[in-house]
Amino acid sequence: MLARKIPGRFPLQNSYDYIIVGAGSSGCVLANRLSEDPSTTVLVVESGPDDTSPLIRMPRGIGKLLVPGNPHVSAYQVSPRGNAPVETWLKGRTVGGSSSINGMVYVRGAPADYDGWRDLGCTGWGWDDLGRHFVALEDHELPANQWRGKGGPLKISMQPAGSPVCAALLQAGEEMGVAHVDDMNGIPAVTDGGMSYQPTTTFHGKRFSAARAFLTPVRGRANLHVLPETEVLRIEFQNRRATGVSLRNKTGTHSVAAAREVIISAGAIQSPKLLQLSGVGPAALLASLNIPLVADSPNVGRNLREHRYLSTQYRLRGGSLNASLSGLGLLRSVLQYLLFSSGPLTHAAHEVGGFVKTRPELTRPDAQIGLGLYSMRPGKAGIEIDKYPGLNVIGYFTKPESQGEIRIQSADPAVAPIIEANHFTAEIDRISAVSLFRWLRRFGQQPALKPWITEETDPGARIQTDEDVLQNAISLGGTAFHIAGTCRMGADDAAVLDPQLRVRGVQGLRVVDTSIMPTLVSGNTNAPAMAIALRAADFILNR
Ligand SMILES: Cc1cc2nc3c(=O)[nH]c(=O)nc-3n(C[C@H](O)[C@H](O)[C@H](O)COP(=O)(O)OP(=O)(O)OC[C@H]3O[C@@H](n4cnc5c(N)ncnc54)[C@H](O)[C@@H]3O)c2cc1C
Repeated sequence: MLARKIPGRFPLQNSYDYIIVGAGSSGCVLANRLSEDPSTTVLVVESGPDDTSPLIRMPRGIGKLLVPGNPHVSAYQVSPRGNAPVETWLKGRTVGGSSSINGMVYVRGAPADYDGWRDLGCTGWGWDDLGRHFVALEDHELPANQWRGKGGPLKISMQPAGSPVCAALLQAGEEMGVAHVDDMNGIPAVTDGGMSYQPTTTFHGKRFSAARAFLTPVRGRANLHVLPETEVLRIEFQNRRATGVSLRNKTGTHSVAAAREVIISAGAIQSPKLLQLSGVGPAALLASLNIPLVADSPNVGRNLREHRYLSTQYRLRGGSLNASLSGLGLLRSVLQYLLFSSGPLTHAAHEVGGFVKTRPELTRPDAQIGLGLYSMRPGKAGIEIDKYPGLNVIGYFTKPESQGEIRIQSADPAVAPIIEANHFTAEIDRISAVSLFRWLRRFGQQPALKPWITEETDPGARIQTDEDVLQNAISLGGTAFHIAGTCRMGADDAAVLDPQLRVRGVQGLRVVDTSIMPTLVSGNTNAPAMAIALRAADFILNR
């Protein structure tokens, strides 16, 4: 045992069977599964603080959390495309990772996404395998069926009906030929299109993070140690075998050994960064930074995929939440939340969502949309809620082909990596951006919304032609924070990971988080990150 106590409530051991780097969506699931056997010891190292902030529990607490400099988020400077101005991407940095600070939209992607991975050679990753894991993780408010679970660790609630604007939005969808369904995650909706009230990872008005679902219930296990406020600096190797990690916190720098495996679940920015810092990455890059090479793996950090949303905003005659989210109205909402765990502060990022086809020739939906009963604009104190009632309509094409890259620029773990997103560099993404924007605008013009919408406030008349959309594609929206693909798995030797998520070229090391995705799933990435970890646990435990 190491003599010094570190900020967990246990003495840090010299060695564990498994070390998990990152207590995010995937890391929490792994911690739960790998520590099921009391004779197996597991250490989870998390760079951020514990998830005790009441703002994490309060769904709309994200208004305060998602600010660069907040200790619960990491902020990265990203070049979105070419010489477009640099923008900030955020990731969760706390127990629960991004699931503790995200928009709580519960979406799983489409069976075809996972079948596509299987068809690329990733044996064991088709919908037959992943679908059952989604069902296993769910405790859904809606009735169970073949592809919807009850009794699992993750609570899923539906945004309640009742708002006349939401009813009009669903009707406007029908006017566009999109079915109003009970659940946008149902197989008919994800394969053919459909809109519903938003399924959310909330319960009784509170956020239900991966930590709350998977880690909190087992933190009392004697064989599981969770170590917040501690950064893994490097993976340690002997003869290309991962033997442990070097970590740093208030008490100093320590080496901890892993008797079986080190599992990197640090998220799609930090996982490739950590591999590169540890000597697994493009040989030339590592040589230029004097990092000793452990394995030449040119694709570590490449294949970065991200959903880029486009948005339109409207001024409404009424029925929005704007007045409840600022000034005196916000005070009332806070009281309602504190006294009854209800009201506007319990809503996820969108009240209504769905999958749509933005071009008539498509056989599958190509875009996800999210409709929020509020509107925002830049103000003196950053982004502010509009003073008048508003509506926010966003959409992203679900299968971006543009690929970005992450690479370290220093051997010092404290230095941020270079991130290039390369949005809209693939031709299909430009086509999709135009047809998606046209869809969003037509949606706002549907008869069902006429009684509510008085004008399109953003982007308004400045965007007319397809060329206008393409020229302004970056400023018409933003990042959806679904960063993925930077340590892709594959059957080919060029893939960073094999289909069991083992890092090629070394032993005793896996990556398990959204960075493993060969292609981005058709939707938000929190649920997929958890299902990926459930699948990974099968491989690790030979189940
Ligand atoms: C603002 C925002 C809104 C989002 N909204 C939604 C949404 O509504 N619905 C949805 O499904 N998805 C949403 N997402 C995306 C989704 O939450 C993430 O894709 C998912 O949680 C990622 O899971 P992960 O396990 O890959 O990584 P993360 O959950 O990001 O976890 C990685 C963890 O590793 C830790 N870590 C990193 N490096 C180290 C290190 N060196 N040492 C120790 N610890 C380290 C980090 O601090 C972090 O806690 C959102 C994301 C963000 C940021």
